[in-house]
Amino acid sequence: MATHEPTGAPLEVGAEIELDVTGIAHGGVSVARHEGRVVFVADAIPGERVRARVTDAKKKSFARATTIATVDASPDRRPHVWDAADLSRNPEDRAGGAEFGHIALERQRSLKAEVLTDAMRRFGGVELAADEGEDLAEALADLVEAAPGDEETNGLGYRSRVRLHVDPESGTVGPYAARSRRVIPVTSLPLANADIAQIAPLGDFMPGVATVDLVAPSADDPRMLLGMVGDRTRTGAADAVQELVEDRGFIVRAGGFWQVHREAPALLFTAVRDAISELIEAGRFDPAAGNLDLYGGAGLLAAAMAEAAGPGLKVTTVESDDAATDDASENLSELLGALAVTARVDRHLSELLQAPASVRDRLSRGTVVLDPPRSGAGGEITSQLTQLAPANIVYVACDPVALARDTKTLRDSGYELTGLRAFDIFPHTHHFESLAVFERE
Ligand SMILES: C[S@@+](CC[C@H](N)C(=O)[O-])C[C@H]1O[C@@H](n2cnc3c(N)ncnc32)[C@H](O)[C@@H]1O
Repeated sequence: MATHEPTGAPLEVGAEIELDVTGIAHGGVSVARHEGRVVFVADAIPGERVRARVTDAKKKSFARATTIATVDASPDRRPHVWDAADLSRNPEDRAGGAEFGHIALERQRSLKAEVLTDAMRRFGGVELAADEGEDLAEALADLVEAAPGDEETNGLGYRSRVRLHVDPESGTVGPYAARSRRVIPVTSLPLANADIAQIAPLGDFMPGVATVDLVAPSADDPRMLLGMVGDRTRTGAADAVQELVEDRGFIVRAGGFWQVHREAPALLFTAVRDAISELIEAGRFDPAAGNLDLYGGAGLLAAAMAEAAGPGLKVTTVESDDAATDDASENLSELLGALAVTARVDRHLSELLQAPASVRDRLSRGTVVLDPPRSGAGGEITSQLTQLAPANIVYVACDPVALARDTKTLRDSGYELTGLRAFDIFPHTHHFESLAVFERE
């Protein structure tokens, strides 16, 4: 459209410009316009006027910039929770991983709600509306739920997993900088929990090491997994550690997947359990059907299904990591109808699509819980799922745009989106988790 065509001279990397920040984009950056050109600007807040330095101007239609000072600050601006990521530092020296740390916690959640609503509108064809008599702005403000305890701690000290990197030249340890792979030496990790803060080798010199994973299980000793340069394995990654979700124990490999927020396993367990309970109440859940927990990890969400459906539940967890499958078998051992399979989800689903009619019939009466990695399930898996046509799909998603795209495919194939919740389990970052329930019409 003519009004969106850049009218000014091309921007140059390093140029300093003033921007009126108008919105939030997916990925933790805000949106502004400069002489008709879209500028994605980091470390700003919608509503602010900021001075920003251009960091990328390769594309004709948009540029990228980073805030260097506020001209008109938002009332929601706060001193950054991490000195190492503060505006007072050069943009390239700011630590990464806390890109919303300068924003009041409540506003962080409303920005995440905007990202989800916008993604659902643009890619999913879903207009999120308020319930009757409810104000839409208020409904959206509540859409992304805070994790228990985060209001009291200002969303700090929650991470039970942290990855640090080692600078190959100097051997110093730290997080990567925001938007680059430069290691930034830091003196604190405010998002990490106390156990991690205690063992973090900040200020140490670790030549020969590439990555340092700090793991603080809820019911086990904290530990450090070292990935050496040129070696893909990490010391201690295969050790089993104990996690406690409410009063239920799980074993997980120290280097395997586990939700990083101390409350996230319980929050997602409860959310999936409650979603299944609602399907049971609506007479839509068949415990004896071909139920699946795709991208099952150590079996957390299959256990949540069982908590709602009872010990008679039949469920297969599908997970590509062998060790996680072993853990899932162990964690689900009391559930006689549970089977943990090591497979890539696409391959497993394509085998199921070849199965005899009786098996397909059981699958079509089943419920699929899926919790893919950040890239989302994607077109192929979603299309396989629509061919299997389970009665219900409970989709746990860490990428709202991937969820929205898959929502479109599912809705086009006869599924109705009947529930949507979101959880702020990554405070001070732009990430959050959503849970969407789809029912076959
Ligand atoms: C977001 S985690 C979810 C794990 C589990 N549902 C939980 O809540 O703890 C995604 C899991 O998918 C696994 N994974 C990644 N790609 C996969 C694939 N193509 N097929 C099967 N599993 C995959 C990862 O190993 C990881 O355990």
